[in-house]
Amino acid sequence: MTPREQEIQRRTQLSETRVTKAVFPPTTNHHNTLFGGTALAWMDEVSFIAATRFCRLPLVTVSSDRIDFKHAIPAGSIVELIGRVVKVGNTSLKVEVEVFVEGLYQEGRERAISGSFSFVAVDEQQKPVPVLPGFAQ
Ligand SMILES: CC(=O)SCCNC(=O)CCNC(=O)[C@H](O)C(C)(C)COP(=O)(O)OP(=O)(O)OC[C@H]1O[C@@H](n2cnc3c(N)ncnc32)[C@H](O)[C@@H]1OP(=O)(O)O
Repeated sequence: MTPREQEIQRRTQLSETRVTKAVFPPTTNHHNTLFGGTALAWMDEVSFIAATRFCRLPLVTVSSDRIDFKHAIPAGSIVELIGRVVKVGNTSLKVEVEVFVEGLYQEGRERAISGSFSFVAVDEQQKPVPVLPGFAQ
């Protein structure tokens, strides 16, 4: 494993980001389930935190990949969002986010939503800069 690969492995572990939330009425829709736009905003935030923890540089969102809403998330659930860096380019990072749902009064959980978000590290002029300076590709 090269020094860059070792550093990517180390930072990937350190930057994993988990956020747990209760799904209460302000975040639900007319189906009494979590509003998709709210889920997307939460996923975007978790992915941004994971990417920032990875490189500790100013980042902008460049794209979001396919988002799959596999199961509805009922009001009164607990959700956990997990963001992990899954790809490291020269100036970009890709973060996968999984959203798990669990009942308040039952054991077990299932994956309800997944998707990914890409970020680019930028300087003061908003020009792309390497996410791992000092670890050449
Ligand atoms: C956190 C926030 O809320 S930010 C707000 C929302 N985001 C923004 O406003 C960003 C607006 N976009 C921009 O400023 C520009 O497009 C930038 C800075 C992101 C990229 O500038 P570009 O001149 O296109 O950069 P360039 O073509 O050199 O690509 C830079 C990197 O982005 C990657 N990239 C570019 N477009 C995409 C895309 N659509 N999807 C995934 N990666 C992309 C490139 O592959 C490259 O990655 P690499 O260096 O790891 O190989």
